[in-house]
Amino acid sequence: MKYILNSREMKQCDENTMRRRGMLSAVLMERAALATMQEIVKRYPDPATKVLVVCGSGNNGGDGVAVARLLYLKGYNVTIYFAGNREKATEETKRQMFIAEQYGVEISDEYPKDIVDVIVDALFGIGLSREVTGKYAEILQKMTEQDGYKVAVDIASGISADTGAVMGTAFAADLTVTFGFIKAGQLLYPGAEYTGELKVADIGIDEQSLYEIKPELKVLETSDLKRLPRRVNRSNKGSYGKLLILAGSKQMAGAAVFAAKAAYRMGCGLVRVATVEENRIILQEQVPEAVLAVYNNGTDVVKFVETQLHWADAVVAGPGISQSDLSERMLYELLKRIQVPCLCDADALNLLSKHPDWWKLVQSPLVITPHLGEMARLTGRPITEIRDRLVQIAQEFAMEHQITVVLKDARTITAQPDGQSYINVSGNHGMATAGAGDVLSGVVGALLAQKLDIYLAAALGVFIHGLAGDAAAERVGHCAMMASDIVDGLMDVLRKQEDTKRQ
Ligand SMILES: NC(=O)C1=CN([C@@H]2O[C@H](COP(=O)(O)OP(=O)(O)OC[C@H]3O[C@@H](n4cnc5c(N)ncnc54)[C@H](O)[C@@H]3O)[C@@H](O)[C@H]2O)[C@@H](O)CC1
Ligand SMILES: [K+]
Repeated sequence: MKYILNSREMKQCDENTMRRRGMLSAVLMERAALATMQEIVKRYPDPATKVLVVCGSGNNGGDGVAVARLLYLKGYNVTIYFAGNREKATEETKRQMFIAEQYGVEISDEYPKDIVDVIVDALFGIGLSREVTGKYAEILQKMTEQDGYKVAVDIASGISADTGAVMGTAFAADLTVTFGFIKAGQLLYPGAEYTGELKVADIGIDEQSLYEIKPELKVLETSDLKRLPRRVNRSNKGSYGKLLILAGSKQMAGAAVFAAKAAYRMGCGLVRVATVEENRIILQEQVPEAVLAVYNNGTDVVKFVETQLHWADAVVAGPGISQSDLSERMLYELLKRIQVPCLCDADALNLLSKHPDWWKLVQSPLVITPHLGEMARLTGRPITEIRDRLVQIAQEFAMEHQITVVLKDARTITAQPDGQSYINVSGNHGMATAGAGDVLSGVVGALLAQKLDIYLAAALGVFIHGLAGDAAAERVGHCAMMASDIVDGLMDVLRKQEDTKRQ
């Protein structure tokens, strides 16, 4: 697990490193510049390389001036364009400009006309505080349109470090060298697209510099797979949890099939599918490993729900259940009685958005897995707003309802009720296909049934689901990928993890 910082947290971390750990600002800046220079030299080892460094008045500009000096001392053909206001420059930046001039580097106040090989963007860093307009917008435009390899210092100028939003105009980098921690805006879209390749340089700011800061965002890594439920030799199917899946309707058997298959692939000991009578044959054919509990309009819903809940260690409710009267009754009676962890997806969420009072019914830990459209219905906010404020909206909803919210998008956010969230970086656009969400329900459901901590079950489930999609992409490519390939991808991911553990 790694922390991802927003600008406020990062500034506090810089402060802590200087004030509380005694590190000097100039040393941090020198290390930041050194790391950036080294990344450039790695890619462009020939000192005949022409480099333009565009600097602003803030400390990001100071980093840029220092990068230029270090390249100059290696014999590179460097020009600094100082786009900021010299008088208003920070003390550190003024000092860097003085040093650069003493070393013989020229600083120009005009945008140079020459063609260059590398353009270094040190206009704004994490101190960007408003929309970029006028002269600065023109400069960013020019830098982006100009030919040459594009390197951003700390963060692409114009990208919000907090949300990844383009603040008017932004620099589109091929490479970003960031310092200490990844910033949220480098993982969230559209910022991720402007970041290019991302290198995190160690400049002496690390987790110890956090002190009492509890970052709001975290990201899981492959090393976190070791947190999966342990399997032991002396065990039986009862040891790995019993998952009840309320899924499928007359026209939609597939949702139940994918969720059940994914749950079994994720190691669940026993899966029982509660579905409509009409799905009996297809489920028995497609997932013979699953136990079936079928219902119809004549079923005593209360008795049915009580029997199933008595058996289950965890429940997945919603994939493909439709919004029929029968599904509505089934969900209502289930939410009223449930005492084990529960995941609600798809039509269960659509029903919940019709009955906001139902939240109060649920006494057990709840995970919801809405996509943007479902989240729009749940919150009554437009999809565009949800997309722009992905983390905040997921967090607000999780805190308000004291539940875990998995808000599905290209970067899925798993928000915990305590205000912390995971941002997921696995997966690919091939997974934008029917049934992928049902697979996710099954994966997370299986982890809940295996008694993994609820937040971890949700975040790790999302991460593994993405990895399974990446494995599927290797096998079948992006365009041809179907939900069943993601289920198969789970085999690759878990098998690889078992091999790693054995080594
Ligand atoms: N000790 C430190 O604090 C360190 C800071 N470092 C660098 O310092 C950067 C942060 O520096 P600063 O906080 O000085 O901020 P920035 O250099 O990111 O820029 C802030 C300056 O730009 C102005 N500004 C903000 N948005 C604007 C807009 N839309 N249009 C026009 N002007 C705008 C602000 O008024 C301010 O003068 C980091 O990104 C990093 O590159 C690194 O050197 C590492 C150590
Ligand atoms: K920058």
